[in-house]
Amino acid sequence: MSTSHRNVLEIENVGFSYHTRANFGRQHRIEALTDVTFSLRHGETLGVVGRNGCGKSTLLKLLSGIYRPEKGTITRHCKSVSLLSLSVGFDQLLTGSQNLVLSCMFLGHSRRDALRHHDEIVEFSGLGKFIDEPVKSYSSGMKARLGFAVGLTMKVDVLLIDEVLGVGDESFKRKAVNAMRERIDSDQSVVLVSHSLNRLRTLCDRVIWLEDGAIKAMGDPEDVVDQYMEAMEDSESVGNRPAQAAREAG
Ligand SMILES: Nc1ncnc2c1ncn2[C@@H]1O[C@H](COP(=O)(O)OP(=O)(O)OP(=O)(O)O)[C@@H](O)[C@H]1O
Repeated sequence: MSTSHRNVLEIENVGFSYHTRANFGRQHRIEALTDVTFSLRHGETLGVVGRNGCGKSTLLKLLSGIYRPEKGTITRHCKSVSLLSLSVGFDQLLTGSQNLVLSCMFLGHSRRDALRHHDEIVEFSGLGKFIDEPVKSYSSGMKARLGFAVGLTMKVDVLLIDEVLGVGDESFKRKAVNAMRERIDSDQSVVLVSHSLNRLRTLCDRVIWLEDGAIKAMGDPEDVVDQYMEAMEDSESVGNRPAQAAREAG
């Protein structure tokens, strides 16, 4: 974990809402993030914790560029940001192999470079002959394996990981955790969303606790995880969220 003082991502006063159509076509606005400010340093592993629906996945989608902030700014001082998540965006009609190449190119690598790493990625994914089948025939676990293999084999400046360690069977999980640890021990910059408090404590340099779309605490992993655990013990359940109800108004 060799953290430097150079920022690779700067997030300033970022806000984001979802707009959905409720009954009779009325617009329903869900404020997923409000006034979020932090930065990711080069080489740092930054954990994100928070209860279901607090905005963790939305934050990663904003950091990866899939969504644009509604308010505030995200500045990237880097070339490639890769989001490893359970719902990776593959072209359903193309084969795993074709998607592999496209994903590498999407991360800024040349086609030649993608082809050079092709077999290594297939080996990591453990997909075997399924790599030549269309992705529409894949289970969600198989898609996640492919996305994870691309993201961990190809070099990227920032790796965003969304609960992906929970995916697959035990042997793939072990392989994935080991590959991730290797990355973390190198100078890879990582944002890790996890419900595993132990992983956040042991793998991260800093942790952010998100509550109702805002940063409740940020800093030393032990301190932040302890505060979060105390709050979880005090509250009853996911349903006990008056602030969320207020944010969903009109
Ligand atoms: N596509 C969407 N359309 C409408 N609302 C959404 C959408 N995705 C997320 N939300 C809402 O935005 C808020 C934040 O959701 P998000 O998925 O970012 O939370 P999360 O912390 O990642 O949750 P979890 O831990 O369950 O994965 C929630 O209130 C959720 O219901």
